[in-house]
Amino acid sequence: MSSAITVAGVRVDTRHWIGGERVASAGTFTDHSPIDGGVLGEIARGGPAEAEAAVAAARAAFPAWAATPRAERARILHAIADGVDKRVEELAIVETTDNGALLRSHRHGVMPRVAHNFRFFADWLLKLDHEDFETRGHTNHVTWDPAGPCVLITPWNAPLMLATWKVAPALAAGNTVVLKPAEWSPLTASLLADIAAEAGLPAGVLNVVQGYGSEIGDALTSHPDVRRISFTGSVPTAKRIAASAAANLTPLSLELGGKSPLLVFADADLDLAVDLAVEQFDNAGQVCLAATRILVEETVAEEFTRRFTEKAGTLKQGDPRDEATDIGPNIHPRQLEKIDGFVQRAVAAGARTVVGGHRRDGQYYAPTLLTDVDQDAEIVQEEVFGPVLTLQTFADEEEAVRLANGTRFALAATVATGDPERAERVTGRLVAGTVWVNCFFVRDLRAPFGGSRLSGVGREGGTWSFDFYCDVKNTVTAPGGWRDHG
Ligand SMILES: NC(=O)C1=CN([C@@H]2O[C@H](COP(=O)(O)OP(=O)(O)OC[C@H]3O[C@@H](n4cnc5c(N)ncnc54)[C@H](O)[C@@H]3O)[C@@H](O)[C@H]2O)C=CC1
Ligand SMILES: O=C(O)/C=C/C=C(\O)C(=O)O
Repeated sequence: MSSAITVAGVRVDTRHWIGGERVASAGTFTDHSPIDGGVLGEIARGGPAEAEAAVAAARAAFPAWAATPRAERARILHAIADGVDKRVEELAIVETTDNGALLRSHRHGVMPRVAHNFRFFADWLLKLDHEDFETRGHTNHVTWDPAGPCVLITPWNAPLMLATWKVAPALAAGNTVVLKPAEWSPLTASLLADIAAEAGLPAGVLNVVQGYGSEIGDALTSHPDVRRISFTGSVPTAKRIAASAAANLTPLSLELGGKSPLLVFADADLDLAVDLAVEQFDNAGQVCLAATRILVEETVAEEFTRRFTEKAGTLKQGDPRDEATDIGPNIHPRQLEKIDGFVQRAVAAGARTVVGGHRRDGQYYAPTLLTDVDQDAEIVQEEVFGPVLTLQTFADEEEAVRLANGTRFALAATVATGDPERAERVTGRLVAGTVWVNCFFVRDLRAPFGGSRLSGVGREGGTWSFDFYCDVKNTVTAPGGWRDHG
């Protein structure tokens, strides 16, 4: 196996990064570009031995990193952010080539956010309260102590963005990390290892292992030296990871799927509501937050559908490197099969196709809107993770809330209404980790991010991330201080 490939002019090491060294595996797997299905290269295919080596490296590096003063940890995280900023163009083109998401959004939105993730958690660390308070003259001193080696398992839909949501707070907290990126988009994690090393992150503090989840995953998640596991991905994989982590009761953070609603009331600005609905095709529908169930008050449903169809018809689908493209390919032929399977089964069950409903050449799926679907239909209940929306109508607020809350997921919800009192009533009744009113995807790292029900366990962002990645400790000292008590 060669140790590196060149992707759009950028050299990417295809080996693991363990203990500050590049490490090969006997086997490899092939990485393809969703843009044209072309082979990008052979990537190291890790298994239990590589998992063991990476956890051992993380364990060995932990005491020194945990003891590194916060200000110094923060300084190194800022240096990583500087490295990301310097390489935005390279990271953007490699990510787009590897996972098919739009180059313009990687350039202008995602990669700057990656840098921000490091800066934000570095700064937040320095602001974390170390509370002192008294109990009958005794002093309580609360500290946020590093927990130990963390295993971070991340998906392909926003690879570096979602990985650094976990890597940055875990490192800031004083933990060491084993990152396992998704096998469908392994490349930017390798570039991150280079950037972190250049920024002065000590060897073994960040380790990156490559491979199929089914081959390397269990050895990572059942390892007794691992103190935290954070996962973003599908519900079936989350259940498997939770079962594996149960052996050591390793604390878990799970950010899983969604089937979020967009509620459009008759009093809404209909053009805004249509814009919000069409926005759900972003990243070819491969966004956990996507409001894939459009719920429209029946008095405006016809007009909404007409305007939606018109607007969806203007979307340009094609090569994600082209600045004019709105929708790129889906990640993998298997994902495309899965998407089309959902659509064809829905149509066979009686759904009507308003827009799209079919594949295009290559790995592209036409943006699709299906209507005449029942609440208990598979297409309404299950996450498709492709550019497929459903439209249902409701008669009144009561029915809107019932439909909105009527799936096993509860990640996000969006409400379009012109009535502030209605907004307050409805948002109060929605079950979701994030609710937007007359807007979508307004994100802030200070806010909690995560879902309820099958959408996940725990929250990421701000202090919530440190709650997870730290062993929070309360030290109670007797009156007069510890010196007086031997
Ligand atoms: N919530 C989200 O952001 C995401 C949701 N999904 C959902 O998942 C569906 C399937 O996509 P997949 O790529 O198959 O997701 P997945 O959940 O299998 O993959 C996510 C990550 O988990 C790893 N993994 C797989 N099996 C593992 C195991 N036994 N132990 C440890 N790690 C393991 C994978 O290697 C990858 O890094 C999508 O159609 C979508 O519905 C997928 C990606 C992201
Ligand atoms: O970009 C964000 O703020 C959140 C993105 C989350 C996903 O796309 C996901 O987990 O699928």
